[in-house]
Amino acid sequence: MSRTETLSGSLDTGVTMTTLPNEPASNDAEPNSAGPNGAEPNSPRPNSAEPNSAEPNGAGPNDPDGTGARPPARLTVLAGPTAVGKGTVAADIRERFPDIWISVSATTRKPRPNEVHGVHYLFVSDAEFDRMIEAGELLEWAVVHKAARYGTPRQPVLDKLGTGRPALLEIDLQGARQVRETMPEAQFVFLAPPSWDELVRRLVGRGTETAAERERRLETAVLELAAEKEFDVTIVNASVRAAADQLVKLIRSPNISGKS
Ligand SMILES: Nc1nc2c(ncn2[C@@H]2O[C@H](COP(=O)(O)OP(=O)(O)O)[C@@H](O)[C@H]2O)c(=O)[nH]1
Ligand SMILES: Nc1ncnc2c1ncn2[C@@H]1O[C@H](COP(=O)(O)OP(=O)(O)O)[C@@H](O)[C@H]1O
Repeated sequence: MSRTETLSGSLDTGVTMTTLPNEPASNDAEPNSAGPNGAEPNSPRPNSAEPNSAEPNGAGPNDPDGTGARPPARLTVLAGPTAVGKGTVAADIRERFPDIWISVSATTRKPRPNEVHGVHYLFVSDAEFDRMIEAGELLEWAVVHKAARYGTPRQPVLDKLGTGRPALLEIDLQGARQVRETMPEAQFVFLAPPSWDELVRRLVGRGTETAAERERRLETAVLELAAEKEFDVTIVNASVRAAADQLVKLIRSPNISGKS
């Protein structure tokens, strides 16, 4: 991944450390001194020196035999801290841009009341997840929030890319790093919150975690925010629609960083 201009991580984005209301600090690391930032909400920040270069699609050979056959589409990986709005942005894309295929992950976590097997996740047992790993069926997998295992079924991704359909993975940082190892031609997009306080507000407002679980997720979020600079582009999720529009543009663009 070429990156000569570093935007010095999410902690330059105005992301400030705070604690949950009425709760003790979960982490005594102080990665951020919260200076003002120059980031404009709702405009993607390239974390790469040459975004949107006119290179052809790097996901595979670009019409090597001159037949005009469509090359495989590009894979886009979206990651970001807990509660930044990854799922919300992905859902907006699913609704408004049905041509973009969004991978359905396997997970050992229990379904929430509104979640449907095969739509939101493939809810599998520990034994089935073990089998999928053993069989090499997962492109990547990770234990997320020290709570459950999540993984991307490999074959559907390859199939979709092979038919020229752009594909999106919404996964955690550990998974994104694995995909970067195995599919470096993918583009990696970091979804950042407008501020740390807003991230905490979203996590609390979602109301799906206990206080202890929120605390644990925020500890992870500190580490995840520090990884922004590993990504090609950052989108600040100030507005769901604007963030989704920006992401779709990237997903459909043939290349953002001259990768091949
Ligand atoms: N590595 C990896 N992470 C995933 C995958 N699917 C979802 N995740 C991540 O797992 C985390 C927890 O997801 P979820 O249980 O739906 O909770 P929520 O996103 O916090 O509402 C999120 O950070 C997702 O990005 C996957 O296939 N692989
Ligand atoms: N741009 C936004 N502005 C305000 N609230 C948002 C925005 N994006 C997401 N949210 C809210 O933040 C909470 C967390 O979003 P979610 O998609 O569950 O995060 P993630 O999948 O990253 O964990 C949800 O309650 C969601 O409605």
